[in-house]
Amino acid sequence: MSEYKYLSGFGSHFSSEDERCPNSLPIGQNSPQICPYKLYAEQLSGSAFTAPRTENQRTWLYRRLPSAVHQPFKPFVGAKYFTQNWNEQPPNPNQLRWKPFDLPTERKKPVDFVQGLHTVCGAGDPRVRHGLAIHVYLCNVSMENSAFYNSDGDFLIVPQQGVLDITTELGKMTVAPNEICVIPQGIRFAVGVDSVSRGYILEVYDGHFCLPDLGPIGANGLANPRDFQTPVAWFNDKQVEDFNVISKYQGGLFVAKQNHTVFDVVAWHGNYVPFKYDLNKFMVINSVSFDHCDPSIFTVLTCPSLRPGTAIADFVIFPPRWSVQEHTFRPPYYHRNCMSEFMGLILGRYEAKEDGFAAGGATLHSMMTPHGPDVKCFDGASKAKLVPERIAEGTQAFMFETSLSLAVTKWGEETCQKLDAEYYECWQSLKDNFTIQ
Ligand SMILES: O=C(O)Cc1cc(O)ccc1O
Ligand SMILES: [Fe+2]
Repeated sequence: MSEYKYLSGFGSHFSSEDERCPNSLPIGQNSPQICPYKLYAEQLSGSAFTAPRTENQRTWLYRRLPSAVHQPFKPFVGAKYFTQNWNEQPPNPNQLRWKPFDLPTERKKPVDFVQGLHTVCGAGDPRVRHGLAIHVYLCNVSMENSAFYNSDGDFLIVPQQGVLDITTELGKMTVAPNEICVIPQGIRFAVGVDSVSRGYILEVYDGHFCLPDLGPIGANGLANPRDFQTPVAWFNDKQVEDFNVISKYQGGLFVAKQNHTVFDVVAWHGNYVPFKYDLNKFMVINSVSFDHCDPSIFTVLTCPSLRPGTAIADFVIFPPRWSVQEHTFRPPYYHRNCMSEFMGLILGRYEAKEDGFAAGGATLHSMMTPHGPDVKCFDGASKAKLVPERIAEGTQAFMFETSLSLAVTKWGEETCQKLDAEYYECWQSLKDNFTIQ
């Protein structure tokens, strides 16, 4: 796969021109009477026109044809398990664990990224711009002469297996396991794959992802802004006669035909952009004295709600790090949370679960559902010699933590056949060790 160029920074106001077309970006104004190279100017707004400056996001695209040039949308029937119906199943407050979701390994049955979208759980309604969905993608071929865009919200994509080669209207990026990317609402993209691929998607209907505040940490740390990478302008110069644009709109999928590609943007400028981030670059903060910090210290990106400090969803990782706390039970504590916790595993093993939670699988600990270390982890960590220790080496677990209460889909609970009915057993042999001297 090719090495692409990127622009670095988070939330920056970027400018980019395809290198084949110098001076294609208008200077000093957005809508010249005639644009350079006779391109069309098109604004893509990612926030209300009147949003405060700190939240205002838009990008100006200079393209060969406006996006409006397409045939009417018709229902798209290619993604059977992509849903926004949260009433398929009765509520299930149990601790849930999924074995790795099945990959479409049969070559004779090609499945591309859009066809391979499977919804696991979610809440809310894109019509009122409030809620989220968690999907997995399971695919084995590249999207051809088609592009997808989400009218309902942003996609945060977490590849677990297979490198994604993503073409967006703003340019190209590769996203490998242990990297993530965000494709904001409305931006068209096509996913290429080089092998059978699996990953997780957090879709948020409210607002956009931003970096968490750092408070007393200071001006640096966690995910540093300069490590975020945005594609440079690139357009497809090949003639395309037959192109499908697939839109997710109000929870449904629709397809429109057009006789030109959506990847015809020669130059663009703005701050409403797709980006990627390498999780290896995360600067980990933790306790160097005692006790286990709350996992919010590992927040890479957050989608804030209007309630201070309470996220619609946080994207949290559990990266390799030193563990040095004294007189402390070092693994995650037992707890019940007013937030819902969906976890996935990109590589390796998760520290709180010695067995059963495998890469490509998932867990869901719903609102107030008790959980924590399994027996093996508890016993080991209670006896461990508390020397400085590297933990989670070669591992990357992550969590989508949300203030919403998630419903599991029929695919998630039944059709995928990956729910591990024995999960609850991992706590059953914990002993009552209470002693009165
Ligand atoms: O449940 C989990 O494994 C996630 C988690 C990790 C941690 O370090 C503290 C709290 C928490 O919910
Ligand atoms: Fe938890």
